[in-house]
Amino acid sequence: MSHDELADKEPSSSEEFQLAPTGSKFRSLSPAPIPIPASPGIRSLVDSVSDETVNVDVMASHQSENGSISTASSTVSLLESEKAAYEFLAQTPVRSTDAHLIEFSEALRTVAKALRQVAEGKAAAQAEAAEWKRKYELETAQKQQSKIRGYSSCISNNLDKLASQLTLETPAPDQLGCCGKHGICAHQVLQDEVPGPIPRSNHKVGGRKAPFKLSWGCNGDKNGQHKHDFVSFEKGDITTAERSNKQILLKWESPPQTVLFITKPNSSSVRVLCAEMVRWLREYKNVNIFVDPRVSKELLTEDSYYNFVQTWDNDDDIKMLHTKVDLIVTLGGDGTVLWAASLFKGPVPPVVAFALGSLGFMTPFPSEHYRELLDNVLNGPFSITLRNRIQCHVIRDAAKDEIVTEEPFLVLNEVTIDRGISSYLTNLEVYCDSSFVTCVQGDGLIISTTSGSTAYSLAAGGSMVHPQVPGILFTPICPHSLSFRPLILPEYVTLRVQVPYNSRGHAWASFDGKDRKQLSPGDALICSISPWPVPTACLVDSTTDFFRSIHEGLHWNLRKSQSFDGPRD
Ligand SMILES: NC(=O)c1ccc[n+]([C@@H]2O[C@H](COP(=O)([O-])OP(=O)(O)OC[C@H]3O[C@@H](n4cnc5c(N)ncnc54)[C@H](O)[C@@H]3O)[C@@H](O)[C@H]2O)c1
Ligand SMILES: Nc1ncnc2c1ncn2[C@@H]1O[C@H](COP(=O)(O)OP(=O)(O)OP(=O)(O)O)[C@@H](O)[C@H]1O
Repeated sequence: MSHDELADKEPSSSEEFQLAPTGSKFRSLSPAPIPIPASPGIRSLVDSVSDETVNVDVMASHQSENGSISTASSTVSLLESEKAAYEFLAQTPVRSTDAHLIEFSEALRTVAKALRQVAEGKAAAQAEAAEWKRKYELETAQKQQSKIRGYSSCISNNLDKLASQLTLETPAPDQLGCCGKHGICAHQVLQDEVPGPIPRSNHKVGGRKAPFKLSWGCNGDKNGQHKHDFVSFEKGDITTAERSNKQILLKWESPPQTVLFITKPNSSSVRVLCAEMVRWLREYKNVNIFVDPRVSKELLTEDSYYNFVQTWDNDDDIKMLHTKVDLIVTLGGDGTVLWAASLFKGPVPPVVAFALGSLGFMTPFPSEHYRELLDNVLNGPFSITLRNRIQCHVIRDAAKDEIVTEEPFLVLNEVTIDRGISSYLTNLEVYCDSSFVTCVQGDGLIISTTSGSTAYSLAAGGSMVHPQVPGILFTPICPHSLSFRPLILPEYVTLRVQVPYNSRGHAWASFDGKDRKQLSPGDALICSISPWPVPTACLVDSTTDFFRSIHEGLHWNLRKSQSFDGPRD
């Protein structure tokens, strides 16, 4: 709306009009509308005021797209307009006592005052809205977690009752020298089972999940026990009491009974090996086998012998898988491990990953020796890497008043927020807990686990980090800035990535390279470390496997050695 149009606009019959932001977003937070007297005399005088003196265009800038109050540039022009209005008043001598002129100058002062209040009110309203939104998101995330905890404690009470009955047959953990103080037992994981009807396929599986215990070896001492207090502060002096980089061992307390197979699709070598391994496990180890519906069909097409193999019918069955499966075997590459992890939105059973892909960073087990290797794992103990996952909540601006948000995604590698098909720079605001981190202007941002540090984050210039390091990687993708270096943050922080209201386009989030979700201006993504890591079995141990992967998989720092002959010191 130009100032001419504005001046042409007739005031209401009440002889007053109101100046207030017309956008809906911050309407309730904006300063109260200010009445401005209006009369026909004002109209003629406004016509005579030049563009430089009163920039009435600024009023139009309040009505940006979506009805929201817009950008900082409008704030600047608002202030300029106010200044111009005062300058105009100072320069223009009152030549007559014309009541209209006085009325006009009063109106102009009111306009100037109103413009300033709108500018100030807008900034305050935006800050307040952002703060409320952040609080709301944190509260929703906490509610979600306490809901899960609520389930667990309800089940744990029942399990406690059950456990007290079982003590007649089973020695108490302390008698066993079991985890108690020293580690984490499988039954702690079992307590998180979600209550509900027993799925149809349940009747086929006999017995209960095999309990196991975890222990932390120290400096190669595999019998060493993990102490929970890493930091001591005796006599007021803070010392590091324990080193946290312990190799974790998993020891079965009774033999595992059920194995789940997850396999790469469309590969005949994988199909053949899967059938062979399932037969061997059944005949020589007498374990129950679970496979996904596609593999079940493939096995039954091959031979009706495989009709002992169990599968699932729906998502509810998948949710209960962790209560039945002792061990997951994956046949494929890293993508298959990611796929297997994505089936488990809660606790994940240990994963034994056989390498049938091209790179196989997270698949240390050579398939040729599967008998011997599976034998070792089924007997235990074996080393595991506890790979942290990041849980990601998408918070829609449109749904910010709703308590129930979309289901969170759990990523083993990373969540990527990028510009998708948009040709504009991505514009993302990032907050870490309550601190503003930065604005990402570039192709996007990768928020990665340490396991994912060797995947997309590495390609975007991030560091490689040992998977057992507790941290979150913050890696920009093609930032349009010379000084934007990647960061590694502690694992306890919560990150919020916000698409600003004034962003030119949408952003896209993808989770371990899948499930792309569009993020509109105002939408946010909240990321924090999930309480459900993925335990992957090591071929040797976590560190040896990591170095083998970066040497063999990525040819890290491969260079011909310098020859012995030549100049010397
Ligand atoms: N420019 C890039 O490097 C790029 C681009 C997109 C996605 N990715 C990665 O691909 C992953 C999805 O994998 P996929 O197999 O489903 O897709 P895919 O089939 O496209 O394979 C991606 C490649 O990344 C490797 N990879 C996956 N996870 C890894 C890890 N933790 N460490 C080292 N290498 C790893 C895989 O072995 C594979 O070679 C995403 O999580 C992302 O990290 C990388
Ligand atoms: N059980 C499964 N069901 C559906 N898709 C799967 C399954 N397992 C793996 N995939 C998908 O198949 C693709 C290829 O799998 P994977 O990465 O394991 O094999 P690869 O590409 O041959 O190996 P590498 O990743 O080592 O190069 C991945 O995108 C993965 O998400």
